[in-house]
Amino acid sequence: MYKIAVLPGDGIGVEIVPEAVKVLQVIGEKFNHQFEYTEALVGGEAYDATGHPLPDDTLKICRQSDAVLLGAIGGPKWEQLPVHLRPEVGALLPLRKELGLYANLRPCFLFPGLTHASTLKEETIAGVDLIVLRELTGGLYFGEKSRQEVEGGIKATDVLSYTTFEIERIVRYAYEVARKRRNKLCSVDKANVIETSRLWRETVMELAKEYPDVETTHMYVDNCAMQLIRNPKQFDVIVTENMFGDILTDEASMLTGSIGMLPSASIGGKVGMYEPSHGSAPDIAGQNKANPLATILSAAMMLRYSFNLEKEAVIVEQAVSKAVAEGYRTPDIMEDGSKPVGTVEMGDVVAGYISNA
Ligand SMILES: NC(=O)c1ccc[n+]([C@@H]2O[C@H](COP(=O)([O-])OP(=O)(O)OC[C@H]3O[C@@H](n4cnc5c(N)ncnc54)[C@H](O)[C@@H]3O)[C@@H](O)[C@H]2O)c1
Ligand SMILES: CC(C)[C@H](C(=O)O)[C@@H](O)C(=O)O
Ligand SMILES: [Mg+2]
Repeated sequence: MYKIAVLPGDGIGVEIVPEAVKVLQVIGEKFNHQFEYTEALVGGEAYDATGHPLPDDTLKICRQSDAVLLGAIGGPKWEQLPVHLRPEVGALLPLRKELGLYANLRPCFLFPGLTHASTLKEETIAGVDLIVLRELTGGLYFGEKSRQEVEGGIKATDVLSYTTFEIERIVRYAYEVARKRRNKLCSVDKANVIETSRLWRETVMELAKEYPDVETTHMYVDNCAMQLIRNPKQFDVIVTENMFGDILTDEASMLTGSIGMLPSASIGGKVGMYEPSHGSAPDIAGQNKANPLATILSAAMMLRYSFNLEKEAVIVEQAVSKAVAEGYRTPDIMEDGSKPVGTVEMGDVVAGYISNA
């Protein structure tokens, strides 16, 4: 039996998560796996119901599960709350920290049928297959924050720090991932300016000696932002710190056609967490317009990384590939001549392919 904590969250979270659960259910029935789902509140909806975006009960349910499936959290309704009660800072970051999820895997793969859904040129993106390893529990997002009154206004401070231990564990993980792929690792930093990045680069240079079979390169983050658009196929594995990884993966999602196609796995602790890379998309929430494929692909990552069910993970990915190849499109990846579908219908199509596989 596999215990899954299901945390839909806010906005489109409540629309996309049921589609991923639908897919897991079909996998369970087909392969005779018992998936037990326990739903819990998180984010703005949890704040509204309990006064805190990460209730103790939710954390307990996550800790007692084998894996967590999360939708998205946050939205305009909760933006004005004190920082510790805001869904992002009060729930998502602590959840990642509490579960020890230091490695965030964001695979950026262009399904062949989506070459024209992107705003980028076909020749630039056809065949894109890279993965970003984002450090997830350190850096600026977890540093001390403060404000003080100064002459003429207010001074705000965010502390950015990294230890060699934090850098080494994510970089080692990235090397292991590179060894299973095309043996190329690009470490992204801002070592020309930032002290934590200097430590990052020194640490990577030391570790590189242990992985002579992997080609190690270093790139400044500003250049990387440009290279991802200029020539994304030069990349295999990118490893970087928390904030750079956050920004670069939203950018990289456009290589896949839409942010609605970019899944993620957060691992490192006993319980892995799986969530799309995008947010709660308040602009399209409640309209059956959200693309559920990033969440469905995140569920496939759960099968692979938390449950070691590789064959089942591949079947989910193949069903997504088929849905795309057959022309099913939510609005974000719409093209002329395609078959328009909503969130629920896309989930039905993928689940249908799995049951008939
Ligand atoms: N992991 C998370 O829970 C997470 C991640 C990012 C942002 N957020 C939060 O989400 C809220 C909205 O943030 P934002 O607008 O900057 O980013 P967003 O990712 O929610 O949306 C950005 C744009 O992408 C579109 N989009 C996102 N997901 C989509 C999908 N599955 N299908 C189709 N279109 C999709 C949206 O409609 C919007 O136009 C904020 O409160 C933010 O803090 C949460
Ligand atoms: C909502 C926010 C805290 C989060 C992050 O920065 O990690 C999001 O942008 C993401 O990419 O998962
Ligand atoms: Mg982000």
